[in-house]
Amino acid sequence: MASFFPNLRASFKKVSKKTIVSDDIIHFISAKNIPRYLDQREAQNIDIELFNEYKFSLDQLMELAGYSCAVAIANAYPLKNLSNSNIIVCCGPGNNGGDGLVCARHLKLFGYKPTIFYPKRTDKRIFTDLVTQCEKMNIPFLVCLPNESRLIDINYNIIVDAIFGFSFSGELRPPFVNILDRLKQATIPIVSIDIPSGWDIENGNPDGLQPECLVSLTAPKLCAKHFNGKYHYLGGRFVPNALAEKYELNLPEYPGTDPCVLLKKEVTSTEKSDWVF
Ligand SMILES: NC(=O)C1=CN([C@@H]2O[C@H](COP(=O)(O)OP(=O)(O)OC[C@H]3O[C@@H](n4cnc5c(N)ncnc54)[C@H](O)[C@@H]3O)[C@@H](O)[C@H]2O)[C@H](O)CC1
Ligand SMILES: [K+]
Repeated sequence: MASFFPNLRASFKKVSKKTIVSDDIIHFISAKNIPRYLDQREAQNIDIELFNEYKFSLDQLMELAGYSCAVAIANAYPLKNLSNSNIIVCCGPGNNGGDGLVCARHLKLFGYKPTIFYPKRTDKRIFTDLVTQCEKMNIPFLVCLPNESRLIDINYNIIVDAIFGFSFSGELRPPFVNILDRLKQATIPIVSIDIPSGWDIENGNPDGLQPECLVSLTAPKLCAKHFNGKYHYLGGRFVPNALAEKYELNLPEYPGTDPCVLLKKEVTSTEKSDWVF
Protein backbone atom coordinates (compact mmCIF):
# COMPACT_ATOMS: atom_id res chain seq x y z
CA MET A 1 0.00 0.00 0.00
CA ALA A 2 1.50 3.31 -1.05
CA SER A 3 1.61 5.83 1.75
CA PHE A 4 1.28 9.59 1.88
CA PHE A 5 4.03 9.52 4.51
CA PRO A 6 6.17 6.52 3.57
CA ASN A 7 8.64 6.83 6.48
CA LEU A 8 5.96 6.43 9.10
CA ARG A 9 4.68 3.21 7.62
CA ALA A 10 8.02 1.73 6.62
CA SER A 11 9.66 2.20 9.99
CA PHE A 12 6.57 0.93 11.78
CA LYS A 13 6.89 -2.26 9.79
CA LYS A 14 10.51 -2.60 10.78
CA VAL A 15 10.07 -2.23 14.53
CA SER A 16 6.64 -3.76 15.09
CA LYS A 17 5.65 -7.01 16.67
CA LYS A 18 2.22 -8.52 16.47
CA THR A 19 -0.15 -9.71 19.13
CA ILE A 20 -3.17 -11.75 18.14
CA VAL A 21 -6.28 -10.38 19.83
CA SER A 22 -8.84 -12.65 18.19
CA ASP A 23 -9.05 -14.85 15.09
CA ASP A 24 -9.71 -11.80 13.00
CA ILE A 25 -7.93 -8.98 14.76
CA ILE A 26 -4.23 -8.47 15.11
CA HIS A 27 -2.52 -5.62 16.95
CA PHE A 28 0.81 -4.41 15.67
CA ILE A 29 2.63 -2.71 18.48
CA SER A 30 5.81 -0.69 18.23
CA ALA A 31 8.22 -2.83 20.21
CA LYS A 32 11.29 -0.66 20.37
CA ASN A 33 10.17 1.83 22.98
CA ILE A 34 6.85 1.82 24.76
CA PRO A 35 6.33 5.36 26.07
CA ARG A 36 5.37 5.94 29.67
CA TYR A 37 1.72 6.88 30.20
CA LEU A 38 1.22 10.10 32.17
CA ASP A 39 -1.26 11.06 34.84
CA GLN A 40 -3.08 14.39 34.56
CA ARG A 41 -0.74 16.28 36.85
CA GLU A 42 2.38 15.11 34.99
CA ALA A 43 0.86 16.13 31.64
CA GLN A 44 0.08 19.60 32.99
CA ASN A 45 3.50 19.96 34.63
CA ILE A 46 5.32 19.06 31.41
CA ASP A 47 3.19 21.63 29.59
CA ILE A 48 4.05 24.31 32.16
CA GLU A 49 7.74 23.43 32.02
CA LEU A 50 7.78 23.68 28.22
CA PHE A 51 6.47 27.23 28.53
CA ASN A 52 8.23 28.46 31.66
CA GLU A 53 11.62 26.73 31.59
CA TYR A 54 12.08 25.94 27.91
CA LYS A 55 10.48 29.21 26.75
CA PHE A 56 8.29 27.80 24.03
CA SER A 57 5.26 29.89 23.15
CA LEU A 58 1.76 28.44 23.01
CA ASP A 59 1.31 29.09 19.32
CA GLN A 60 4.60 27.31 18.51
CA LEU A 61 3.56 24.14 20.33
CA MET A 62 -0.01 24.31 19.12
CA GLU A 63 1.17 24.56 15.52
CA LEU A 64 3.38 21.47 15.91
CA ALA A 65 0.68 19.59 17.81
CA GLY A 66 -2.06 20.36 15.27
CA TYR A 67 0.24 19.66 12.33
CA SER A 68 1.19 16.26 13.75
CA CYS A 69 -2.50 15.41 14.11
CA ALA A 70 -3.19 16.32 10.48
CA VAL A 71 -0.29 14.13 9.35
CA ALA A 72 -1.55 11.22 11.48
CA ILE A 73 -5.02 11.59 9.93
CA ALA A 74 -3.57 11.68 6.41
CA ASN A 75 -1.61 8.55 7.24
CA ALA A 76 -4.54 6.59 8.71
CA TYR A 77 -7.12 7.85 6.20
CA PRO A 78 -5.33 8.56 2.91
CA LEU A 79 -7.29 10.79 0.55
CA LYS A 80 -7.32 8.13 -2.15
CA ASN A 81 -9.23 5.73 0.13
CA LEU A 82 -12.03 8.18 0.94
CA SER A 83 -15.18 8.48 -1.13
CA ASN A 84 -15.45 12.06 0.05
CA SER A 85 -12.89 13.94 2.07
CA ASN A 86 -15.30 16.01 4.17
CA ILE A 87 -14.05 16.14 7.73
CA ILE A 88 -15.88 17.81 10.58
CA VAL A 89 -13.44 19.25 13.12
CA CYS A 90 -15.14 19.87 16.48
CA CYS A 91 -13.19 22.34 18.61
CA GLY A 92 -13.58 22.92 22.34
CA PRO A 93 -12.95 26.01 24.48
CA GLY A 94 -9.31 25.36 25.48
CA ASN A 95 -5.99 24.55 23.85
CA ASN A 96 -7.23 21.18 22.59
CA GLY A 97 -9.67 23.22 20.49
CA GLY A 98 -6.72 25.31 19.24
CA ASP A 99 -4.96 22.12 18.12
CA GLY A 100 -8.15 21.33 16.21
CA LEU A 101 -8.09 24.70 14.40
CA VAL A 102 -4.45 24.17 13.38
CA CYS A 103 -5.21 20.59 12.33
CA ALA A 104 -8.11 21.78 10.14
CA ARG A 105 -5.84 24.28 8.39
CA HIS A 106 -3.23 21.61 7.59
CA LEU A 107 -5.89 19.12 6.48
CA LYS A 108 -7.07 21.74 4.00
CA LEU A 109 -3.50 22.18 2.72
CA PHE A 110 -3.26 18.39 2.32
CA GLY A 111 -6.36 18.39 0.07
CA TYR A 112 -9.09 17.36 2.55
CA LYS A 113 -12.31 19.36 2.96
CA PRO A 114 -12.53 20.31 6.63
CA THR A 115 -15.50 22.09 8.20
CA ILE A 116 -15.12 23.50 11.71
CA PHE A 117 -17.63 23.46 14.54
CA TYR A 118 -16.38 25.77 17.30
CA PRO A 119 -19.28 26.52 19.62
CA LYS A 120 -17.56 28.09 22.66
CA ARG A 121 -14.92 30.57 21.57
CA THR A 122 -12.46 32.65 23.49
CA ASP A 123 -11.35 36.12 22.44
CA LYS A 124 -7.69 35.42 23.22
CA ARG A 125 -5.57 36.65 20.30
CA ILE A 126 -4.02 33.26 19.43
CA PHE A 127 -7.46 31.76 18.95
CA THR A 128 -9.02 34.67 17.06
CA ASP A 129 -6.00 34.62 14.74
CA LEU A 130 -6.38 30.86 14.17
CA VAL A 131 -10.04 31.41 13.30
CA THR A 132 -9.14 34.19 10.84
CA GLN A 133 -6.51 31.97 9.20
CA CYS A 134 -9.10 29.23 8.69
CA GLU A 135 -11.72 31.67 7.40
CA LYS A 136 -9.23 33.11 4.93
CA MET A 137 -8.53 29.60 3.69
CA ASN A 138 -12.25 29.19 2.99
CA ILE A 139 -12.76 26.59 5.68
CA PRO A 140 -16.45 26.79 6.56
CA PHE A 141 -17.60 27.18 10.18
CA LEU A 142 -20.86 25.57 11.28
CA VAL A 143 -23.18 27.59 13.50
CA CYS A 144 -24.58 24.41 15.00
CA LEU A 145 -23.98 20.71 14.76
CA PRO A 146 -26.47 18.81 12.53
CA ASN A 147 -29.26 17.91 14.93
CA GLU A 148 -29.29 14.26 13.99
CA SER A 149 -26.23 12.02 14.04
CA ARG A 150 -27.49 10.50 10.79
CA LEU A 151 -26.84 13.85 9.09
CA ILE A 152 -23.27 13.88 10.39
CA ASP A 153 -22.80 10.42 8.89
CA ILE A 154 -24.25 11.53 5.55
CA ASN A 155 -22.29 14.77 5.22
CA TYR A 156 -18.88 13.83 6.56
CA ASN A 157 -16.43 10.95 6.41
CA ILE A 158 -14.43 11.59 9.56
CA ILE A 159 -14.98 13.48 12.83
CA VAL A 160 -12.00 15.16 14.48
CA ASP A 161 -12.60 15.44 18.20
CA ALA A 162 -10.66 18.45 19.48
CA ILE A 163 -13.11 19.29 22.25
CA PHE A 164 -11.27 18.51 25.49
CA GLY A 165 -7.68 17.55 26.24
CA PHE A 166 -5.76 16.89 29.43
CA SER A 167 -7.45 19.64 31.48
CA PHE A 168 -10.92 18.11 31.32
CA SER A 169 -12.33 17.27 34.73
CA GLY A 170 -15.58 16.63 36.56
CA GLU A 171 -19.02 16.19 35.09
CA LEU A 172 -19.55 17.27 31.50
CA ARG A 173 -21.22 20.71 31.34
CA PRO A 174 -23.55 22.14 28.64
CA PRO A 175 -23.47 22.63 25.73
CA PHE A 176 -21.03 19.74 25.46
CA VAL A 177 -23.37 17.10 26.92
CA ASN A 178 -25.57 17.23 23.79
CA ILE A 179 -22.64 17.70 21.44
CA LEU A 180 -20.78 14.63 22.70
CA ASP A 181 -24.00 12.61 22.68
CA ARG A 182 -24.55 13.40 19.04
CA LEU A 183 -20.94 12.57 18.12
CA LYS A 184 -21.21 9.32 20.07
CA GLN A 185 -24.22 8.25 18.02
CA ALA A 186 -22.54 8.95 14.68
CA THR A 187 -21.04 5.90 12.99
CA ILE A 188 -18.21 7.48 10.97
CA PRO A 189 -14.67 7.19 12.41
CA ILE A 190 -13.70 9.61 15.16
CA VAL A 191 -10.13 10.82 15.52
CA SER A 192 -9.48 12.17 19.01
CA ILE A 193 -6.74 14.69 19.64
CA ASP A 194 -4.77 13.85 22.79
CA ILE A 195 -7.75 12.61 24.86
CA PRO A 196 -11.09 11.15 23.76
CA SER A 197 -13.30 14.05 24.89
CA GLY A 198 -15.29 13.38 28.02
CA TRP A 199 -12.87 10.71 29.22
CA ASP A 200 -11.31 10.92 32.64
CA ILE A 201 -7.64 11.60 31.90
CA GLU A 202 -6.54 8.62 33.93
CA ASN A 203 -9.49 6.21 34.03
CA GLY A 204 -11.09 6.73 30.61
CA ASN A 205 -14.86 6.45 30.17
CA PRO A 206 -16.38 3.18 28.96
CA ASP A 207 -19.67 4.96 28.15
CA GLY A 208 -18.03 7.86 26.34
CA LEU A 209 -16.80 8.42 22.78
CA GLN A 210 -15.01 5.42 21.31
CA PRO A 211 -12.62 6.90 18.72
CA GLU A 212 -11.17 4.77 15.97
CA CYS A 213 -7.96 6.79 16.07
CA LEU A 214 -6.19 8.53 18.94
CA VAL A 215 -3.33 10.97 18.49
CA SER A 216 -1.62 11.36 21.87
CA LEU A 217 0.49 14.49 22.19
CA THR A 218 3.89 14.66 23.94
CA ALA A 219 3.27 11.30 25.65
CA PRO A 220 0.13 9.17 26.04
CA LYS A 221 -1.98 9.82 29.12
CA LEU A 222 -3.12 6.95 31.34
CA CYS A 223 -6.61 6.86 29.77
CA ALA A 224 -4.98 5.72 26.50
CA LYS A 225 -4.61 2.28 28.11
CA HIS A 226 -8.40 2.00 27.67
CA PHE A 227 -8.27 2.98 23.99
CA ASN A 228 -9.49 0.11 21.83
CA GLY A 229 -9.53 1.77 18.41
CA LYS A 230 -7.57 0.89 15.31
CA TYR A 231 -4.82 3.49 15.27
CA HIS A 232 -2.82 5.01 18.09
CA TYR A 233 -0.30 7.68 17.11
CA LEU A 234 2.04 9.81 19.15
CA GLY A 235 2.51 13.38 17.92
CA GLY A 236 3.84 16.65 19.24
CA ARG A 237 7.46 16.05 18.35
CA PHE A 238 8.79 18.98 20.30
CA VAL A 239 9.98 17.54 23.60
CA PRO A 240 13.65 18.33 24.31
CA ASN A 241 15.69 15.29 25.42
CA ALA A 242 16.41 16.71 28.85
CA LEU A 243 12.72 17.09 29.58
CA ALA A 244 11.94 13.60 28.24
CA GLU A 245 14.64 12.21 30.51
CA LYS A 246 13.50 14.15 33.56
CA TYR A 247 9.98 12.71 33.23
CA GLU A 248 11.26 9.29 32.06
CA LEU A 249 8.99 9.49 29.02
CA ASN A 250 10.80 6.73 27.16
CA LEU A 251 9.59 8.18 23.87
CA PRO A 252 9.74 5.99 20.77
CA GLU A 253 11.91 7.03 17.88
CA TYR A 254 10.07 9.17 15.33
CA PRO A 255 10.68 7.88 11.82
CA GLY A 256 12.91 10.19 9.81
CA THR A 257 11.48 13.68 9.82
CA ASP A 258 7.89 12.62 10.50
CA PRO A 259 6.01 14.66 13.13
CA CYS A 260 4.19 11.60 14.50
CA VAL A 261 4.82 7.92 15.10
CA LEU A 262 2.35 5.05 14.90
CA LEU A 263 2.28 3.22 18.24
CA LYS A 264 -0.41 0.67 17.49
CA LYS A 265 -2.34 -0.41 14.45
CA GLU A 266 -5.09 -2.98 14.50
CA VAL A 267 -5.65 -4.88 11.30
CA THR A 268 -8.21 -7.50 10.39
CA SER A 269 -7.19 -10.69 8.61
CA THR A 270 -8.39 -9.26 5.29
CA GLU A 271 -6.02 -6.31 5.61
CA LYS A 272 -3.14 -8.24 7.05
CA SER A 273 -1.25 -8.93 3.83
CA ASP A 274 -0.21 -5.28 3.85
CA TRP A 275 1.29 -5.57 7.30
CA VAL A 276 3.13 -8.87 7.30
CA PHE A 277 6.90 -8.57 7.51
N1 LIG B 1 2.44 19.98 25.93
C1 LIG B 1 1.50 19.58 25.14
O1 LIG B 1 1.33 18.40 24.96
C2 LIG B 1 0.64 20.57 24.51
C3 LIG B 1 -0.67 20.26 24.30
N2 LIG B 1 -1.57 21.12 23.83
C4 LIG B 1 -2.97 20.82 23.84
O2 LIG B 1 -3.56 21.46 24.95
C5 LIG B 1 -4.46 20.57 25.60
C6 LIG B 1 -4.73 21.01 26.99
O3 LIG B 1 -5.26 22.30 26.89
P1 LIG B 1 -5.99 23.09 28.08
O4 LIG B 1 -6.35 24.42 27.56
O5 LIG B 1 -5.15 23.00 29.28
O6 LIG B 1 -7.29 22.27 28.35
P2 LIG B 1 -8.40 21.59 27.48
O7 LIG B 1 -8.30 21.92 26.05
O8 LIG B 1 -8.39 20.15 27.87
O9 LIG B 1 -9.78 22.20 28.00
C7 LIG B 1 -9.91 23.22 28.94
C8 LIG B 1 -11.29 23.84 28.74
O10 LIG B 1 -12.29 22.87 28.97
C9 LIG B 1 -13.22 23.31 29.96
N3 LIG B 1 -13.67 22.15 30.74
C10 LIG B 1 -12.94 21.39 31.58
N4 LIG B 1 -13.71 20.43 32.12
C11 LIG B 1 -14.96 20.60 31.62
C12 LIG B 1 -16.23 19.94 31.83
N5 LIG B 1 -16.33 18.92 32.68
N6 LIG B 1 -17.30 20.35 31.13
C13 LIG B 1 -17.22 21.39 30.28
N7 LIG B 1 -16.07 22.11 30.06
C14 LIG B 1 -14.96 21.69 30.73
C15 LIG B 1 -12.43 24.31 30.77
O11 LIG B 1 -13.31 25.24 31.41
C16 LIG B 1 -11.56 24.97 29.71
O12 LIG B 1 -12.31 25.96 29.02
C17 LIG B 1 -3.78 19.25 25.45
O13 LIG B 1 -4.63 18.15 25.70
C18 LIG B 1 -3.31 19.33 24.02
O14 LIG B 1 -4.35 19.00 23.13
C19 LIG B 1 -1.15 22.45 23.35
O15 LIG B 1 -1.75 22.74 22.14
C20 LIG B 1 0.34 22.54 23.07
C21 LIG B 1 1.18 21.90 24.15
K1 LIG C 1 -10.01 15.61 22.32
